[in-house]
Amino acid sequence: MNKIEHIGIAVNDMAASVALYEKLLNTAVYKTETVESEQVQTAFLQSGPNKIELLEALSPDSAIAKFLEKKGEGIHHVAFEVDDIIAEMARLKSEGFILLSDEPKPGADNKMVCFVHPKTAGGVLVELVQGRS
Ligand SMILES: CC[C@H](C(=O)O)C(=O)SCCNC(=O)CCNC(=O)[C@H](O)C(C)(C)COP(=O)(O)OP(=O)(O)OC[C@H]1O[C@@H](n2cnc3c(N)ncnc32)[C@H](O)[C@@H]1OP(=O)(O)O
Ligand SMILES: [Co+2]
Repeated sequence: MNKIEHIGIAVNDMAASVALYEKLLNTAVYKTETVESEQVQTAFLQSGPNKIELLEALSPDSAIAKFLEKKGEGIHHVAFEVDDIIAEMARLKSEGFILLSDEPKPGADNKMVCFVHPKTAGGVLVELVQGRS
């Protein structure tokens, strides 16, 4: 794990949250992207070397919709940059962590991603992120 690649934040209303975080971080959203496979709309803000990913649900079956229903708005996941997501997935599996997919899947911002079940990661939803070549 090289560094925190982004912090994912679940929001109810993307427009309102974009306005809030642009004011809070004193910077503008630099990219928005729909990730159909996750049924989410994302918006990215850069804060120094760190990335914030705002996530709005596009359907009730989206993981974000379920999270919002249960916990409301707030920090949803922590994403870590890895050099070799396949090797990292194998390492985590061998260490007893539960991965939420057998293969990496396309994520936002041109990355390949995989999630670790929060129940095996101390209550934190962890995302592995590898830049897609
Ligand atoms: C990929 C695009 C983009 C990117 O960066 O590129 C994204 O980041 S997309 C982000 C949205 N997609 C995902 O989160 C996919 C992975 N998530 C899942 O598969 C589910 O959300 C899962 C399995 C973590 C939870 O599923 P579900 O909500 O259906 O199950 P439960 O509500 O029963 O939850 C089980 C258990 O986990 C706790 N939980 C759920 N979500 C979180 C969370 N974000 N952080 C911490 N804990 C979480 C939940 O409270 C339950 O615990 P319990 O003690 O039983 O209440
Ligand atoms: Co993410």
